Amino acid sequence: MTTASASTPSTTGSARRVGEPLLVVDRVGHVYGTGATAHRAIDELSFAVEAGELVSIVGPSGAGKTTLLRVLAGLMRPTEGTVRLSGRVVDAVPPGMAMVFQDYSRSLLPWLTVARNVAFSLGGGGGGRRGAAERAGIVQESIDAVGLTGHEHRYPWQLSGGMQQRVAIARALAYRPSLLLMDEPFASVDAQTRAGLEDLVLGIQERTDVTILFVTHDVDESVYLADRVIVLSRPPSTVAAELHVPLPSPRDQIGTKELPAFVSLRSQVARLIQHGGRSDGSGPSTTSASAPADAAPHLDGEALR
Ligand SMILES: Nc1ncnc2c1ncn2[C@@H]1O[C@H](COP(=O)(O)OP(=O)(O)OP(=O)(O)O)[C@@H](O)[C@H]1O
Repeated sequence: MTTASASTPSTTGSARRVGEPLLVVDRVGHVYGTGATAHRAIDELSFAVEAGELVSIVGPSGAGKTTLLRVLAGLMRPTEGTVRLSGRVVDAVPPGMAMVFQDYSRSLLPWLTVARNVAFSLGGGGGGRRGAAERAGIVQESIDAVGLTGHEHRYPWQLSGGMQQRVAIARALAYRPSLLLMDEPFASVDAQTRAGLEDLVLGIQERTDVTILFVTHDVDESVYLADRVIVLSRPPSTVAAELHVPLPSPRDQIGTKELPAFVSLRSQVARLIQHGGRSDGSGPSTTSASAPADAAPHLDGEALR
């Protein structure tokens, strides 16, 4: 994984089985603390992400989204269950994973230029074995991919918030991750900048086919970006619903959001969150835009698995 600093890759377990999704989250639970102060944040969370998918995760406040991402990133071991990336159990920060955080101002190094911030992710892992010319090429390609050509020698503090977040995305891309985790990456920028960054992510995903797991509080964003939306329940959270997003590509900030399918899905996700993601207790459910919007809180008869 890459964030602000390179880490030592470490995985155990067998290689990915034929047909196994890129990421498998298998009955993952996590309890903070022990004894009287123990707090269960997540409970038996299971889902899978196929290579090339863009999956967004939403849920009520405090549902454990950040806890889940910490576990997926190998920053924290779950107290129950397992996470497998490319068939290997994640028990430390895995290679092939990059993360983009909400707080770009703390994830970029202010004393390094844009190019050097991006190059930073190549300092360890597979990047360490590359020659200088190849590294420079990857850095430039990543900067170009986020539309920052010409800003290579500027410092983060000379850039707008949206541009700084583009640098953070470029750094993650330079690592050439198989899985990109994004933790509310656009929560700190204005609406117009956010829309531009959303389209940037869609464009990158289309061009590179990188698999993206995108955590957001924003219902519109969760639907607009995703192939699939996973809704978490109230804590201790489980997967309350998975909604497939059959919206056409390329997506458009105005046209896509006017589509009846988009409006229906947005309503379903919003209702699920409002109701704490709880269905009738029969477990996780799945639906798509073809399901009636008002069926979302109950999801009767749409059992997922
Ligand atoms: N290090 C910790 N020690 C103890 N409890 C924690 C810790 N980190 C998080 N929690 C608790 O776990 C629960 C889930 O927190 P988490 O930050 O994962 O949720 P979230 O869905 O990301 O929240 P939000 O929607 O507010 O961003 C919360 O009740 C939180 O107080």
